[in-house]
Amino acid sequence: MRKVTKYQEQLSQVNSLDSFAFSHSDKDRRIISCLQCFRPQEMLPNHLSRVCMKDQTNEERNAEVDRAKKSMKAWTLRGRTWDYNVMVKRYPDEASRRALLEDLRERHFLILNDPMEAQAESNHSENSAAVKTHNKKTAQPALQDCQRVLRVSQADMLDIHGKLLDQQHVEEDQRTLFRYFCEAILVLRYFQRPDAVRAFKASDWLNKRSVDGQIHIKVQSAKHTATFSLTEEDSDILDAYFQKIRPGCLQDSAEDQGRFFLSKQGLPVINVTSDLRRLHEQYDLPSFSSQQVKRAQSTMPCSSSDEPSDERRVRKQKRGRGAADQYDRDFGAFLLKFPVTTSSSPPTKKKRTAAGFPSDKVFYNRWRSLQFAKREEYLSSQCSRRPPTVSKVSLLIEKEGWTGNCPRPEDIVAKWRPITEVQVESDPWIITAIQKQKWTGLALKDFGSKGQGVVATKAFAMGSIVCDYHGKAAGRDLCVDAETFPCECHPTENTMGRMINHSSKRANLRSVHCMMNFPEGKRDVILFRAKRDINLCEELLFDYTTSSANLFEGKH
Ligand SMILES: C[S@@+](CC[C@H](N)C(=O)[O-])C[C@H]1O[C@@H](n2cnc3c(N)ncnc32)[C@H](O)[C@@H]1O
Repeated sequence: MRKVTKYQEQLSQVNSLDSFAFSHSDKDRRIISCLQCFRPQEMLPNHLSRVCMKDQTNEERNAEVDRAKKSMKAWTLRGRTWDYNVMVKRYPDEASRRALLEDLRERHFLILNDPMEAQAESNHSENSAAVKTHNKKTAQPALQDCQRVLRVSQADMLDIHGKLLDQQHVEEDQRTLFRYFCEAILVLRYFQRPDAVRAFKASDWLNKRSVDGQIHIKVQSAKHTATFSLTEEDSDILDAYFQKIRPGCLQDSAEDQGRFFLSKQGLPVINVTSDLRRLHEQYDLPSFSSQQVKRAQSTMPCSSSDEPSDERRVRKQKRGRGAADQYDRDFGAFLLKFPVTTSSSPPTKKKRTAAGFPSDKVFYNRWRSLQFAKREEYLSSQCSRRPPTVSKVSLLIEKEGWTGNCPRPEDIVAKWRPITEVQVESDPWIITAIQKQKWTGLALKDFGSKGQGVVATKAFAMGSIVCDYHGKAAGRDLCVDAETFPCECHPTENTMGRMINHSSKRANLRSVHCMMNFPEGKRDVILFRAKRDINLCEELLFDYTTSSANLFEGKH
């Protein structure tokens, strides 16, 4: 039972008034709350005559409508404003008060003496006196103003983040909003230019390096080179987009160009500035140009793209203090603190409470169910084309050392389904993908000593066609000319299939020969097919030595 329950009734009344204040259509402007039943009504006179005052006279009802209108006006003028100092006196229990404050903020109430704002102000004021004078002259917003949207939307975004990690359904518009938020993080907190954010590629993300708790990213394209270092917290947010939202945008028919930020149609995001404006609009905040942000950054003596800003520190402090008392969205923060992996142990009560989370088992249980799902996914992915046996799954579990919180081998066996063979030779999408070399869900990653390799940026089901080994396939042995590189038909491209590394033990692809029906006639092609389910971020590998076709007429 949450501590805030006692306020919920109060808030629901407040909430009903909120719809009046924030509605923009003419129809909604007429909404007035009935003071008899405390419910908002589109047509109060009708409602009174039919429901709440059906036995009274017309005059009495008209007087009641006037009273309700006055009450609504008074509420609009004064009732939306809450004074934190008064709240402190009325609600001495800090946990409940903070939960109430969160709710009020979410519902766009105006909070006087808001401690969060005050703290941000005081942190900011140390070094901003000179800046303020300058800003007054030029109407240049302070950095804190430019970054406000990150703070205001944070609770919503943590909520979405938690749902994404929790495998819960997230509405399309919320997914898009989350993408805007990720773009905003890069522009507003790490001061990246919108065109650099647009040029940001999935492979840049895969090649990120973690050093001393900072995640270093290098964005490299023909026009842009940018480097920045994310905090782990921000990196987790972007990773949730990369792993949970982006794969759903990838479409075989759309040319994503390997970009990191994609529209829901799977196309590269064109205008990052517009996305930021939409995020600001969502929170009724004025937006700022990236030049204003840059200027605001340069006038902050202590700000740096590598360090959290003052505002960010406040945000962190706030989360640390209030986390134990907040709603479900804090599960997102819980997961950031205690990431779920197949091998990690659930946080003990001591650790949970030390980190400011509730001591009860609610988050603990949700954490365990997430781990259960991950373990189930892992076990299923380890099963080959043939149905697994109970003993094979038991061995896998034993090898991982899992003594509890994992599926029964019998359940993994029961869930296994054969993948039906796909008739690929006339598949128009595969034909186009070969011709244009536009395979989706693949990105290059640097693997150090073995050079570059190819990584899956979406999950591939067992049996699916991943890409082709591009080149001239000819002759009885189906040799592909591996020396002519780049190939004649794509002289400027580094075709993906040729970048796949070798593994005899961990191969997840097998090569298959197909006679593809191209418009100009049939042609031999070597395709790579997933040997098993391939997870997002997994390196694609095939066994160079047991390939069904001899790919090595020329040496690599
Ligand atoms: C088809 S290319 C793969 C792309 C290559 N890694 C690159 O960066 O261009 C094959 C070459 O990659 C390297 N390679 C592939 N698999 C490897 C492995 N498992 N270990 C080390 N090097 C590997 C070898 O140099 C091989 O000749």
